[in-house]
Amino acid sequence: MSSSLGAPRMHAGDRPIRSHKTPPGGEKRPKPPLKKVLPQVWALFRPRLGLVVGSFLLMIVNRACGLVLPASSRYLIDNVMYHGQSSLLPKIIAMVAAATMIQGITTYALSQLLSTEGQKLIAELRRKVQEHIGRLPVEFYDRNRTGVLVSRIMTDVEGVRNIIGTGLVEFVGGLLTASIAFVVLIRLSTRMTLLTFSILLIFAVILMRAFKTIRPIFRQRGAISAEVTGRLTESLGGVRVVKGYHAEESEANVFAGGVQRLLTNVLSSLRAQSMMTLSSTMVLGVVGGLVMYLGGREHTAGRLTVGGYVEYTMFLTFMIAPMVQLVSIGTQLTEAAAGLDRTNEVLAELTEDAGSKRKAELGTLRGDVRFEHVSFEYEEGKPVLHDIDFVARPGTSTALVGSSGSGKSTIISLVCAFHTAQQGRVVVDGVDLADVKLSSYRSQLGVVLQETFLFDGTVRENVLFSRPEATEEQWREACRIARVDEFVERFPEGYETIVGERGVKLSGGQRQRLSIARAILADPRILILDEATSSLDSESEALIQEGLNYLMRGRTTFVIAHRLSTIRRADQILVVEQGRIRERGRHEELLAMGGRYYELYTRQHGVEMNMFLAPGEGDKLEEEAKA
Ligand SMILES: Nc1ncnc2c1ncn2[C@@H]1O[C@H](COP(=O)(O)OP(=O)(O)OP(=O)(O)O)[C@@H](O)[C@H]1O
Repeated sequence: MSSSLGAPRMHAGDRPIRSHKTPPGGEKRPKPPLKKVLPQVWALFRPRLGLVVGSFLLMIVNRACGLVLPASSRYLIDNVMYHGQSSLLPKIIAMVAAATMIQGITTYALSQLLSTEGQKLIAELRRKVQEHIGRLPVEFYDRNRTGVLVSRIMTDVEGVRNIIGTGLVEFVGGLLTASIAFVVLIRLSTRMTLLTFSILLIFAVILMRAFKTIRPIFRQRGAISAEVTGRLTESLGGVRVVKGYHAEESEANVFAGGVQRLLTNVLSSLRAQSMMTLSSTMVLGVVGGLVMYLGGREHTAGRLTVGGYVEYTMFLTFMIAPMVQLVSIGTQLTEAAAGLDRTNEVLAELTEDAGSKRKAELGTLRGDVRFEHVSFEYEEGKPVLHDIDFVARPGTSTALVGSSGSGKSTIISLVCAFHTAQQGRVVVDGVDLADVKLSSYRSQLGVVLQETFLFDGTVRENVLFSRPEATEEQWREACRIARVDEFVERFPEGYETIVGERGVKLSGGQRQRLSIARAILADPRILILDEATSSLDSESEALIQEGLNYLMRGRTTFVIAHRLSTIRRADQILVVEQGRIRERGRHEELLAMGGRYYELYTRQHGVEMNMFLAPGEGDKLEEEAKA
């Protein structure tokens, strides 16, 4: 039995969110078409239209004020300095001061309004994507790696900051400033402007090409980073296995490989970025020289005043700066659009409850579970279950036994409605599980797995996980029944003790008791038990059995059984082999049949070796044998 039901068997992580849409991790992603992205961007804008329009107005004021300084320089030089109109000076200074102040205030207001909104949106999208991913079917998790999902939730949404945040407004602002500057420049000197402008245009084309090279590098960086982080999380989480197999070195090599790929990626983008800086410096030099040359000649010819020349150079910088900015913001915007597209791709995945079919609300269950000729396959053409047909009556226990890979966990996954059968039906209290609203069903389901899943929180939080609204009395009672109180009270901080990630600070038996307390608190109608294969000492074993006995009472229980005591107590045992039920009945009946069950039971002969034996059970059996 797998440690977690329905957990991925293969390393499916390298496969995509949607196989037909998204290529694997490091590969280049196709750019989403504009036709597709525009409605998505519009959907972001629509609810905050007022804010966006207001910001644009603010931005126009902001940019207009920014142009007062260069525009006033001509009057300062020509009128005040050359022609001694000193009465103009205070007016010029007052205008520049006022404009600068308004510019400062509007810049502040803009960044406050937009950056705040951008960050709020990121938070909102993260919540939305996480919640959505949480509601996706188990197959989705089988298909996608944890690291990739984490980056979907945390990184992909970051880009929207550039759309709603300052990015788009800056983009339009830059466009506006550059256009105004261009008009002023043409008015000052058409010849000079057309010449410099053509050089700048060539430069802009080069820049755009450079960004085109860099863009996929950035995109790849996200994918590589997700992969490396994913693997790192796995190897840190599995540190005991890593150390147990002395695999520190090979893990270090895997990580070093990932880091190297990241480095290569960063270096290649750095190179391109440096080339861009180099070429922009050179272009600025050429344009500067050209303007000096032409300006000098225009002045000598009497077509340009000194003030006009200074104004010209100032406006020129006002045109060049936004042009460079435009190209880089343009890249950010396409990045953001690609991220938004990926986010929407996840949000478009159908949740488990989606579709019109899952409508049936279940009331409190009696717990009658029937498999009616169920066949199932994970992958097309590779059937795993064939014609499974059985009834589990309310309050009874069904033990599943059989060799590894025979299909026991898959049967349990179908009971949990993690998957839906391709043929036949799984019927609970007369309702086909395929039609059931999952929340109304799963809330009545309890699972106790051999690998207990504990959060890095306190003991109390971990017990309350199954029913957060339970009263103190209720959870304490559950802990008492499951004998959690016995060991917790020995901890100095009692129930407030942090159990550590995956509960490593607790022993295996303690973890199991905690997980039983959790299930007792949940009070499920249907209980799934995956018995631990590992042996505990007989004292812990006895305590756990006691808890389980309480837990199973009155509930329909499915247990992937490894303990003889559970199997003997079961109301029915299903012997599963190669996806079919080979034998069924109670322990004595099956033994008497002398078939597969008998074989499994006696295969290892020596009572101590028996595969169904838990500590202490061997003695009982030997006594029976003697009798
Ligand atoms: N998510 C999955 N995708 C594809 N195949 C799967 C998946 N999970 C299980 N299988 C396959 O289905 C078959 C039955 O597996 P299952 O986990 O149900 O067996 P099991 O009886 O519980 O085995 P074990 O006792 O070893 O856990 C196996 O051949 C397994 O490889």
